[in-house]
Amino acid sequence: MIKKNNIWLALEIGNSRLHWALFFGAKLDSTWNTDYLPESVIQQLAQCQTLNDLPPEILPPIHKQANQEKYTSPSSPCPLPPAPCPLPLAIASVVPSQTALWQTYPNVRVITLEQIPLKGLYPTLGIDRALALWGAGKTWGFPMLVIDAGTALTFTAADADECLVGGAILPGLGLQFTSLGQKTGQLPLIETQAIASLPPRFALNTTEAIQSGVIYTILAGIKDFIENWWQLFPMGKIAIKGGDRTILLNYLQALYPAIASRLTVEPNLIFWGIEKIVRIP
Ligand SMILES: Nc1ncnc2c1ncn2[C@@H]1O[C@H](COP(=O)(O)OP(=O)(O)O)[C@@H](O)[C@H]1O
Ligand SMILES: CC(C)(COP(=O)(O)O)[C@@H](O)C(=O)NCCC(=O)O
Ligand SMILES: [K+]
Repeated sequence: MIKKNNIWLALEIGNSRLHWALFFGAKLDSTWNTDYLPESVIQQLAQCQTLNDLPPEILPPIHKQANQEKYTSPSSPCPLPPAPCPLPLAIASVVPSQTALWQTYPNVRVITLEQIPLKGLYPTLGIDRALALWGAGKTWGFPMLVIDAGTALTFTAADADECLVGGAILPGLGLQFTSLGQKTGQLPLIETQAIASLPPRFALNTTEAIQSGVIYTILAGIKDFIENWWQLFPMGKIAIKGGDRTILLNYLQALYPAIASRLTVEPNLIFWGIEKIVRIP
């Protein structure tokens, strides 16, 4: 379905939003995020003849303008190969209702666990966790631990034989703030993006008390899992992805610089994993 130099799209469906990647063959050209989209946009996508036709809900105009010369003029320095119509779309989803919606697209390949060469996978493992681990491990080597600071914060590891060691799942930074804001009578909803610097651990106001409770325990948990990982695999590598990766890495650098300096930050691990699976040898 995806030929060597073909243009194709990869879509990672998470519990907060959609993550998109545009590939030219094996080359990752660009990535962006959108909210969940209605079926009408999926149908528009199925009709588009060129990248310029991509519905604005999928490829925001500012993104298109930034890449204008690539997507339209045939005389551009690297004229694009013709975009097949409908564009091939590879999907990795952890939201069944979204998977069902996107399966209506006429040229779709849904990535499932069986397609991933990792050994020892259990049947309910999140496809996002397996793909990120495969993408990271095949890029930098195994043993590999992937930390995904997404809606949920996950740890997922494989040993030197590319066999699943296992992992853990907990509410992500945003989810922890949301749950306190929504499930209590008096606590305000804290926005993750609004926290510039580390709060005091022993806070003297409600907002900083919430920030302290969530941030210091998440960081302590990350430190604990990483130290345990290095006891198991002293040469084990660690990669971090997800919407909260930057904010958490900044905090880790402030609190645990020796650990932070050994983490590889890479938001596109899942797209790398998808590309390795769909590539035509
Ligand atoms: N523009 C944004 N929209 C949603 N979440 C965001 C955004 N920017 C950062 N985040 C943070 O990223 C987290 C979601 O992680 P992400 O990896 O993007 O989502 P998903 O779990 O859907 O893959 C949220 O909990 C939030 O704290
Ligand atoms: C844990 C997750 C919800 C994380 O998804 P995300 O935060 O990226 O939306 C997802 O990996 C999932 O649905 N996992 C299934 C259960 C498991 O991995 O064991
Ligand atoms: K869920």
